[in-house]
Amino acid sequence: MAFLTLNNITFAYPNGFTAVENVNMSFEKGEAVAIVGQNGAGKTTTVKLINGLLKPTEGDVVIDGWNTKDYTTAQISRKVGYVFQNPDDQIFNSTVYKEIEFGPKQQGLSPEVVKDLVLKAAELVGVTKFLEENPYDLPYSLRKMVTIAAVIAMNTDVIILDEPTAGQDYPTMIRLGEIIKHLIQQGKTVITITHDMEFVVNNFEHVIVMANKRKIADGNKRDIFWDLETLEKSMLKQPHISGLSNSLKFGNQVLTIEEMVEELKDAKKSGHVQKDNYGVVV
Ligand SMILES: Nc1ncnc2c1ncn2[C@@H]1O[C@H](COP(=O)(O)OP(=O)(O)OP(=O)(O)O)[C@@H](O)[C@H]1O
Repeated sequence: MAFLTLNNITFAYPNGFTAVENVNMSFEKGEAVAIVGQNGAGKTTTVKLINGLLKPTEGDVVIDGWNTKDYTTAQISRKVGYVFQNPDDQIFNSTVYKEIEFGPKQQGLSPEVVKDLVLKAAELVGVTKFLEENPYDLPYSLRKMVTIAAVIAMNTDVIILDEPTAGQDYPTMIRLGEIIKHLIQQGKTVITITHDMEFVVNNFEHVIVMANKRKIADGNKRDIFWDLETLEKSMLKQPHISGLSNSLKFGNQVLTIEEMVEELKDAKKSGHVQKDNYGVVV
């Protein structure tokens, strides 16, 4: 049995709106999983069901043997950490240090252990030099990193990142990739909602696609990003390089620049690609 399972989950908000319908998902320990899909597909609702902020109307969420229906949100937060989509919904302390310290302190750990968790999490996300600053004096992208550190410091088995890439520059995207890799190496399960398909290609193998309240695909990134019918249904675009390869009608399912270069070399060798006088592929 997987470490975390969603068994036929349906969820309706108190106003009666059903946001998630008959969803099944499973996540292993130590894997990174990307959840993609259009706005309103039900992604955030699904991850809030995983961390116990919401409880399913039908079906069960089971984490390491715990059915979320039998535990409080506070108890589940020891197993699942959730980084909010908007950092301003999460931050409430007057310094970065206090913000990161809050979670582990609540867990009743010794001051030395708490300090160690805070400093390590701050170092990992790159906010060490801002520890005494007020988080609200920092730009959005750093506030987001502070919220990620605050969740990492809680040392939960599962970490959920809700759109960590939104509003981030290229170096921060690279850092986010390194953070995810580090967490996976520590055996954490990292579930990430993102609209950035390049970020998915660079950092994940397992991809889940949601559309219109349901899961419509679940598998390896190469299969997902070359399943054009599923992409169309979910109104998602292929990663740029895959789209280019598709337009050029290359046979292999390209996902990366390196693979594209190989395809171009092969095509040139076989005479399928020629260059004009300006060196442009024609
Ligand atoms: N508190 C709420 N009460 C009623 N409906 C809600 C509530 N929160 C979200 N919804 C609705 O549920 C649906 C799914 O929302 P959800 O935030 O889960 O989608 P999403 O895939 O995460 O979208 P996004 O990428 O925009 O975050 C949307 O139609 C949304 O308007």
